[in-house]
Amino acid sequence: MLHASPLHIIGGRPLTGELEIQPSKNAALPIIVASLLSKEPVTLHGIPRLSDIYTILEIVSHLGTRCAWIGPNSVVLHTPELTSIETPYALVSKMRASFIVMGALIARAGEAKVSMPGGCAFGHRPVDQHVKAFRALGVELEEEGGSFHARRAGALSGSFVFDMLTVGATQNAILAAVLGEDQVQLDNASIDTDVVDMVNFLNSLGADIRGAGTNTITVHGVRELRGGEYRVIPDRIEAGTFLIAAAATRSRLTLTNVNTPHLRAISSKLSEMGVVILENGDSLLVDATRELRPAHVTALEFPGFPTDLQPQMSALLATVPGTSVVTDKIYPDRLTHVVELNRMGADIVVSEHTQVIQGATLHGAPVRAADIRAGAALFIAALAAEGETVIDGMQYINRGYERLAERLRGVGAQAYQGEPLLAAAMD
Ligand SMILES: CC(=O)N[C@H]1[C@@H](OP(=O)(O)OP(=O)(O)OC[C@H]2O[C@@H](n3ccc(=O)[nH]c3=O)[C@H](O)[C@@H]2O)O[C@H](CO)[C@@H](O)[C@@H]1O
Ligand SMILES: C=C(OP(=O)(O)O)C(=O)O
Repeated sequence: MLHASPLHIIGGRPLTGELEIQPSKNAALPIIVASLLSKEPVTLHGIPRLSDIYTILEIVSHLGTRCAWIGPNSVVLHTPELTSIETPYALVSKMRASFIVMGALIARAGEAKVSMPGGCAFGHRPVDQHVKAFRALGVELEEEGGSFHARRAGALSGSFVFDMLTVGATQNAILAAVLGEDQVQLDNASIDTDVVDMVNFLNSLGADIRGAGTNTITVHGVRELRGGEYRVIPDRIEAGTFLIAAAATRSRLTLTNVNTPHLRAISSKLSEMGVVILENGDSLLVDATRELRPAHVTALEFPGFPTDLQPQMSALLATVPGTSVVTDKIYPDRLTHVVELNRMGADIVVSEHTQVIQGATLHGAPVRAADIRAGAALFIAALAAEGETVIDGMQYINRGYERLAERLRGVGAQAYQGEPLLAAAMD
């Protein structure tokens, strides 16, 4: 991944005004992949301009999709035919979400060669559930030299019960089963918003998928999908990140373009801590100007508290007087933020994957983001800290947060992304 210039933040001042939330990265990625199932043009609105999106567009282009941006957040994708059934490691390793091209290729071409997704900074991320689901539904799958070769003789059929709730494997199995004459039943399926949005998109093109948002999903195969137009949901992780940033800086801030029901786990945890959150249609006012209380947080599958907000929550709790406890049941080793937050004066001790956090006063420091959400935790801490923080590893943060410095400046923060000399010009 190419290095990006560091982010400089002079913290210690509240955020004010209004911030518009971008469309969801983690919903858009599988929807772009799902467009491979149609021979007709598909127009997608609500595609964020993020490096992960450019990576997935590169992957589908490699497979035969013609992609064109037709607006700031709109693309037309057209795959009249696949030109390859192979996705090389160089592309898959950039982003784990790309592994679901496997399901799309199995459906459209009957065959796929996809590299194993790489490890990542927060630990082992297995794909056994994807593999087991494919095999149970009739796909022949071999592993050869770090790559999977999948083939199906006919339409997928039968049923599979996942061992755990997995977003990626649920999406992969659904994609593989959409085209055909048979029926597939998936039990203990993920009810995550990103699964539901992908299913809504596929159904809008003529797929017949029932039960999304429940633990039993049935896919009735259809002969083909038509083209269409679809708008991706707002990003609940970006919204949650800025809600937490507002709380950490004890601000009053309005977020617009939010899907409030998707944010319940975060809003209710923040409310428990003393943050006032007022919902108004698709906007939300957060008022964190009163004294906050510490909390116990456990990251779980949707609708529980998301793992993608666990590091950010730790950053907030590091500023709240008293003892807080944070654990992550999805990725227990998602902890690369801890040592960096401690460099900024936080008091976080990790014992058997549990973070025990004593509230403290944070100060600016040079820090490094090792992954996307650890980076978000660092910019939240930097906004709350006294003095200047310089955050390196912006290439990870840029995966999930569009025009971050500019948007933070828009709500009153002192933030500048650039080399040190340029950043010195910050007011
Ligand atoms: C349930 C959950 O919160 N999923 C999050 C997870 O999705 P991601 O797609 O990475 O993970 P999954 O939802 O597929 O996995 C959930 C859990 O199941 C395990 N697992 C998964 C697949 C498999 O084949 N074998 C296996 O053991 C994973 O290690 C994890 O502990 O990280 C993404 C990026 O941070 C988030 O956007 C998702 O919301
Ligand atoms: C870790 C993330 O993405 P990925 O699963 O693609 O690594 C994320 O969005 O927080």
